[in-house]
Amino acid sequence: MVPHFCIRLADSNIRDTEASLLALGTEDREVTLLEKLLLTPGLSRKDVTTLILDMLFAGIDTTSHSMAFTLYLLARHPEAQAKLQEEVDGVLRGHEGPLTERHLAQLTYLKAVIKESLRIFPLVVGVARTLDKDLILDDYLIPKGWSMLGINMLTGWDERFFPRVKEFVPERWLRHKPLGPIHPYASLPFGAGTRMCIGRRLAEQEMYIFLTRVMERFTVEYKYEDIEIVTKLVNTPSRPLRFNLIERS
Ligand code: HEM
Repeated sequence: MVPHFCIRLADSNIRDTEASLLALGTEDREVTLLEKLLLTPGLSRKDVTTLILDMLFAGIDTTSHSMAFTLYLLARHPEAQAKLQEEVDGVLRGHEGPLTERHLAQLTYLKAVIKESLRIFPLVVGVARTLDKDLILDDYLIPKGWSMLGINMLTGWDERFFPRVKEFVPERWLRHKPLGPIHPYASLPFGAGTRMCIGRRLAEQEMYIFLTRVMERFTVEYKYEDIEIVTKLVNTPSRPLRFNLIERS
């Protein structure tokens, strides 16, 4: 159940945004995400509140912990970090101003880095489903009505699906798949099917932009004990994120 104060918080933000929409209008300016939702025909106030609460509960720790794990892996693998910086420098070439779709489309190594990070440190335990019909799996009958959980860390950390499973190898995700083809269900950090993560594209964009900007300006170092994954509601880094950000010349 959603705590009452969260609903009140979302509600007061919506009211403020409605007031600013009335006062400022939308001409000659980019509208915010909340404004866009409020202006969408067919979405009720309740729908907008639900969307905002979904974002707060499902969209903050997931994305930020994913970036924490990714920075940690890059700090521990300077050769991968240097390769990523080279890609970012080549794509941005001193570009000032917001990143565009054109930039993001060219950042293939960056996307591979994020996929590999989500394979090693998946943020969500797995994909849970209740069976709507009997299922035979490896000669076992699993009856209709039973709940099943596909565990991300079991498949993502299985050498049969990922050669050199313990290593951080972003290259495995590149189009030509240098380590062999990857089973489409072996790593499902965002789930699958009709109930897959609704925020996937938003999360990916946030992560692409964040990581590009960090790599553009800094080299990330981490000099402390290994960080592991701790399973909570969402998986979490086991230690504080004591990164050094060294400004690039
Ligand atoms: C790295 C970031 C994220 C990861 C790894 C992630 C992962 C997941 C996973 C595994 C599921 C379950 C999918 C399934 O059962 O098939 C899920 C569901 C969901 N996610 Fe995300 N998520 C992320 C970011 C976000 C963001 C940014 C939002 C919102 C803005 C969001 C909103 C949701 C919602 C509302 C659901 C439930 C969907 C449903 O039940 O139909 N997530 N997410």
